[in-house]
Amino acid sequence: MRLHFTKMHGLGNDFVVVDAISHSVTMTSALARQLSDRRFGIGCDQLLVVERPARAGVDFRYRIFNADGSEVEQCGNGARCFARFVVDHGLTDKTAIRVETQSGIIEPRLADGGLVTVDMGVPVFDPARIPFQSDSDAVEQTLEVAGASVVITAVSMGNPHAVQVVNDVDAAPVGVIGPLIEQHPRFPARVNAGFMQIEDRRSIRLRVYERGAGETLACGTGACAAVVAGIRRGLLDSPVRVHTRGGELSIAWAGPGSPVLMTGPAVIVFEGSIEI
Ligand SMILES: N[C@H](CCC[C@H](N)C(=O)O)C(=O)O
Repeated sequence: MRLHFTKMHGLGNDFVVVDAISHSVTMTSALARQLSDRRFGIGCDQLLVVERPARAGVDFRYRIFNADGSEVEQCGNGARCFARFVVDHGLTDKTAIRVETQSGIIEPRLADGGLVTVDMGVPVFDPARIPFQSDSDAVEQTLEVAGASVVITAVSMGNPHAVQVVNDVDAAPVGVIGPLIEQHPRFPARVNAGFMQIEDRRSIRLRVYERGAGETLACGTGACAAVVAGIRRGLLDSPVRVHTRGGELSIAWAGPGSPVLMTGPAVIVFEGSIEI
C-alpha cells in the first residue's frame, strides 16, 4: 500500500502527518515506530494522524504517536502543524478549528505571519490526574533522581510534565537526568522532563527530554508546563517568551483555572509517499 504523508515541523520538533480522512489508513504502534525511524523509515519525533471527528461540534480528531510508538494525549507543536495541514490541504476553510485529541478538545487559530495560536486548555496540578504519585499538590515536589534530590513541578497539559529550574540550560545534564525522570516510578505513565533557565520574569530558555522521543528541539506542551510552573512558583509573569533550541514560542496564562495560550510557527517541509 502507498502511504502519502506530509513532513512538518514546529520549531524543529518534527512530524510526519497522515490524512486518514482522504486515505484509508490504520495506524498502529508498530507502524508509527517504523515510520518515525530516522534510518529505516521517514524519521520524526511524532507521527500525527488526522481523522474525522468522533463527536458533534468538533471539526477533526487528531491522534499523536511518539517515535517509540506510544500513543499520547497531547502535542502542542503538533497542534499548530495540524492546523496548518488541514487548511493547506483544503480539508477546511476555517481558520479557528476545533479538534479533539485523547486529552480533550483544543482550538488552534491561524494568525498572521504564518503563526498559529492554540488554546491548550487549563493546566492540571492534581497528582492523581497527571498522574504523579504524591500526597500533596504542592507546586514544588522533591524527586530522588540518581541519588540526588531534584525539585520539580508536576503538571499536566493533557500530557504529563516534570519541570525543574536550572542555572544554565546548556550545561544541564538533559541526556543523563532526562531519561531517569522520564522513567521515574512516581510517574506511572512516564513523563516529559523539562529543564528551564529563568532569563527574566518574562523570558526563559527551555530544553525538554520528551517521553517516548528523547530530547527534541522544541516541546509545545513542555513550554506551556514550564511557564505555568514558573508563574505558580512566583518566578514569571505572563506572557512569557520561551526560547527553545529550535526557536521561540509565546505562552500566556492568566492563572489557575485559566487556559494556556501558545503561539508559534508551523512549517510544511515536503510532501512524500512511502510503500508500507
Ligand atoms: N512526548 C510527548 C508528546 C509530544 C509533545 C511535544 N512534541 C509537544 O510539542 O507538546 C508525550 O509523550 O507526552
